[in-house]
Amino acid sequence: MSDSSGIALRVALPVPLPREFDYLPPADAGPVRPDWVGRRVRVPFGRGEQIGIVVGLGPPAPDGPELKSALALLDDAPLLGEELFASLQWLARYTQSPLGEVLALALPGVLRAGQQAPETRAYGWQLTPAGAAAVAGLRAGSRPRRLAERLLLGALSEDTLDIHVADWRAALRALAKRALVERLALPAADAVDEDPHAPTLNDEQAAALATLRAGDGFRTLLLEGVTGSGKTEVYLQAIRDCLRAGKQALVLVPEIGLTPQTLQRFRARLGVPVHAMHSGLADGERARSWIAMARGEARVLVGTRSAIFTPLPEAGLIVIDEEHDGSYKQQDGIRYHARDFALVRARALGIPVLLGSATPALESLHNVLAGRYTHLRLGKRAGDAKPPRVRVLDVRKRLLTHGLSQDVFAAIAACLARGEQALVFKNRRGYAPALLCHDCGWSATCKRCDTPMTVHAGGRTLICHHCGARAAKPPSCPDCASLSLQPQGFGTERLEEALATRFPDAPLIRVDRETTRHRDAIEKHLATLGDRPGILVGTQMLAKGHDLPRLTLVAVVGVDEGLYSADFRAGEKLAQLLIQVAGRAGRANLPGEVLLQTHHPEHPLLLTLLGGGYPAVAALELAQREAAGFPPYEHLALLRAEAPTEEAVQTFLREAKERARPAMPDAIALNGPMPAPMARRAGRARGQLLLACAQRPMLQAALRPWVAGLYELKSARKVRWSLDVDPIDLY
Ligand SMILES: Nc1ncnc2c1ncn2[C@@H]1O[C@H](COP(=O)(O)OP(=O)(O)OP(=O)(O)O)[C@@H](O)[C@H]1O
Ligand SMILES: [Zn+2]
Repeated sequence: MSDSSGIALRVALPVPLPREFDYLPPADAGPVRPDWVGRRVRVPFGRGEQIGIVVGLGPPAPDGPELKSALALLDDAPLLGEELFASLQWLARYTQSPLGEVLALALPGVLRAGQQAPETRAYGWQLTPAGAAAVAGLRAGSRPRRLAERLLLGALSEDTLDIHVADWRAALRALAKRALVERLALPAADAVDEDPHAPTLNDEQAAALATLRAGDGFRTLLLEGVTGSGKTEVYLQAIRDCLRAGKQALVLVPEIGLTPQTLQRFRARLGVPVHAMHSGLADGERARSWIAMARGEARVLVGTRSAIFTPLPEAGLIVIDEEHDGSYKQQDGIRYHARDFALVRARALGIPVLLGSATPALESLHNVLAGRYTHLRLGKRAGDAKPPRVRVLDVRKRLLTHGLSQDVFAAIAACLARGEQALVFKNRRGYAPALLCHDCGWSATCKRCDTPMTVHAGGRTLICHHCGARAAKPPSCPDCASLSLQPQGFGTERLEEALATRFPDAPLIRVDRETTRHRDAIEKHLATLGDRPGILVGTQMLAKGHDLPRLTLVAVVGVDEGLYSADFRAGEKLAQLLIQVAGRAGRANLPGEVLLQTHHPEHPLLLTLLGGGYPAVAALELAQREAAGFPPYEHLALLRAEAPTEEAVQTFLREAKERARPAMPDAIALNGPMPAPMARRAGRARGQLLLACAQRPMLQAALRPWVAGLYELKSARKVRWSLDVDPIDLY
């Protein structure tokens, strides 16, 4: 054997087994050193190979099986810093997940696949001597000429070119072909210039910033600011502080919030390169941002959920915008919550976390009440904008045309006549949510999901929104052969049709997953409207982020569906969505109006929202959660299982429950096994077992041995199962 020291490498592999694996060191890697921990190794596993991370060193188990040798050590330094490594170990324990899978989750794809860390230096362009001499000879007014003239003043980074020179790459290629320009590696940017565009902060913003500045070390601040109140300005100043102190800042934004517009704003205002991390980037780009942060070359990273796994060796601040947003929770695989994990990391790093929202999560407000978070408030809109006026339209017994009341049509007509823009909001894409036979009551359901199929394409196609199954609309009712098949209810597609009929001359833009598959497309789509008077129809894709100065009317037409949902978070989510959508109206100098069309004007949630705004809804909902034993008062863990047959699901969940008793204390309630709210999906039966406990540590302690035992159940092999600690919904 090649290694005489008798030390084995304990390796975490991305396999769904709750343990690590021992290997002998690779033959040619030299003597084992303590700082091998945190480096990647390639190892034989089963009939293939795996990339894993060394998580420990130690003597091999005395009477264990003979160990295989690792094939190669892939890094010459630990890839994960001490803090990130420790935080990820915490995450694996907390989510009851195999460490190897959690570590793999934290690594960008190319590193997970065993490739070398990519080049991360920032590049810029400058004129060659020949180029400087040739500028005057380039065709006047051409793009290459204009670019060359800018470069005459000095080299420009690619980031700066991105911001200031449209389509610079084509012009640059023209110059490069003639060897008039050359690329150069730039030193890491750290100088922070003054920000000429910074507005003078108003009193509330200044007070919020002062509170942040007054503190030291780990702390959590909840910045609750109404829409348009200038939260982002506070982030920008706080990040500048952080940069001036020579520290790195991480900014998390929701999945649909990371638009080119957002990045542009950060880039333009911070004066240093701003790195991005989101699912739309190529693997190599993500790895570059990750490594650049790990090396301290990058100072600011703006990213979605998974950006929370970025190394922060010189951490100064973590900002989480729209902290209540559901996209911060991963809903499959390792079910982590990026906001909660951010707090764990910030504590370990000794830095502040700034959570921002117009509609904070009830958990966060509860933490404020418990004295764990500092509460900062921005109560009014920044600049000259006024809050929109909200009007409830009681449509009981009123004439609805294609689901829209006459008052809504009238308000849109008036808005267009003023030369302004209107938004009709309905959180349901497609033409209609169901297809019904008017003669016998048959309705089109997905055979694999037992749920109604959504009507699309003007009524020609049926699509299941749960499994994606498609079918043509049957020519007649399959049960009674009647020809009276009718779409029931309204989706954005049908509303678009209705509005086009009523307002044939107004430009009309629909924004939902069908019209706008890619996040960048929203803005291109919106740009076609420009400043003209017109109408937008859309789902929640339109609820956030977009600043539309001419938008003065928002009509919400799908309120009722949210009012009677069984989900314990439905009230919170509906209030958040209504406030976000309403926040789109009247953001500039024009006054805005919001219409809520409903059959339930007396519903307590609507009355509370109108009377006292989001804080009143939050108080109401918190009281209900406490009474009903839901988070944040009780802590939950949800065991989900699915399989081709219901019997397999039930057997597994029953055995899982039997293992829980009597091992777990009585203070942990076990509910189930029960069918999932969607009992079948894509042809598979689904069930669940819900654990609830008022004390988080008690629940955590009980979960660990229990989950380890679940892996050993024979019935576990017949199902796909997962545990969701702190589920955000019970589906
Ligand atoms: N102190 C200020 N003086 C003048 N204008 C300001 C000030 N602060 C912010 N603004 C402007 O007000 C608008 C809203 O600000 P900002 O985008 O920061 O608000 P926000 O609370 O982050 O918005 P959202 O509701 O989208 O989360 C922006 O156009 C911004 O430039
Ligand atoms: Zn289906």
